[in-house]
Amino acid sequence: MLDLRTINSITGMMALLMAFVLLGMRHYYPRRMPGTLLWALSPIVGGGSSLVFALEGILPAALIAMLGNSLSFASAAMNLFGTAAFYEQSLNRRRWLGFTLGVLGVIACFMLVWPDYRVRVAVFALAMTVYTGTHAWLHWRHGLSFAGRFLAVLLFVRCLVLLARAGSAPLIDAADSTRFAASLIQTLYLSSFSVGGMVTCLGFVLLASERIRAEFERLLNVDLLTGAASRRAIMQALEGEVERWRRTDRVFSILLLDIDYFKRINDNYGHAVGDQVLTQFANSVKSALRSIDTLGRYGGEEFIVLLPENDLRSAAIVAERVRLAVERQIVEAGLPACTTSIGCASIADSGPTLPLLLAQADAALYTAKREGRNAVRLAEPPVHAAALAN
Ligand SMILES: Nc1nc2c(ncn2[C@@H]2O[C@H](COP(=O)(O)OP(=O)(O)OP(=O)(O)O)[C@@H](O)[C@H]2O)c(=O)[nH]1
Repeated sequence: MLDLRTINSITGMMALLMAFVLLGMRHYYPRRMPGTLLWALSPIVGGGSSLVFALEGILPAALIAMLGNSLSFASAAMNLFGTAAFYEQSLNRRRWLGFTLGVLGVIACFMLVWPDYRVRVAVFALAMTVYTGTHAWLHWRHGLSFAGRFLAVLLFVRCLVLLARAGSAPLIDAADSTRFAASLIQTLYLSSFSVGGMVTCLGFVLLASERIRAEFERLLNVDLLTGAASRRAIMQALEGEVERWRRTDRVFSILLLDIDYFKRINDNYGHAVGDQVLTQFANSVKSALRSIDTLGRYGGEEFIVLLPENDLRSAAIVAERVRLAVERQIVEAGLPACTTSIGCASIADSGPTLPLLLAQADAALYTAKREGRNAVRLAEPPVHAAALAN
């Protein structure tokens, strides 16, 4: 079994190593990810507490107990508040400060007035359970990913070790025991700070990586200006629908939309206003759709709507609803009104591939434009699709 002083030193060194890793992570990850600075500073403060405890015999015992415990609580608080910030949750700072000062006051009493190590270690371990349990709960409640669940379970296990340490104090310790008096539970307890602390830091790195990945996916799949699906995402969704139609015969339709005379809006009001019109347009279209329909930005001022389980006839009804929603949209002050032309096509009529479907919708859109705009036109069955049917 490792000597407890060695475990204490290992805890301090691991903490500094993990602080280094977390600070490095912060350097390369986006700065606006909240909570990560507190996570990175926490092991430094925790390592400081290990250093203070290592000075037993050099500094007065009371000073070591108060300073070491204060730093341990500060480190736990940084982890907890870092996690709360990461999940954008607010914790009552005053309440936590009051709780911690109260606990430190009790520890001071059992250090200076009625010296008793058993009470001190039990009170410390119970208070740490409150910190660690709240921390575990935050991850369980808000971290729905693998890393969040992993941290919740890890912290819960640390709670069990802390509770075991608190419960064992009256049984295995004497009033004048010290932190480095060897016992199995004390070894487990001190190790939980080193190994547990290190694995917690790894969990933080995982959690931050998951968030970055989610952010990248969002950037790939969402058009940042309008909030519609990106071209990549809508094309993927369309490919998926074509596949599903081939396997299950479940029909779907698309609408191809183009804002009318959008160049004029840009030329007369400027590109920035043009951008706002695009956003307002996308919102109006979405307001006329069902939750299972998807609006995607095909490019520039051209959009696609995917209508699952709609044949051409019902797609035409939706298209007319969309056209009216755009025509009647409540225009924000200072923004010009706009209208849209829409071409509808259905996979059941167009032919078996996405390019054929898009070509059909495009042809219908072209007809709508040619025949005066602000109109809905349906696809005609193409010659080659008709030929395929023969
Ligand atoms: N503000 C803004 N303009 C864009 C964006 N993407 C494309 N455009 C502009 O959209 C305009 C499209 O114009 P055209 O293709 O000539 O079509 P139109 O003026 O809408 O005319 P019709 O489609 O025939 O009714 C061009 O001026 C593009 O510069 C964008 O993201 N923001």
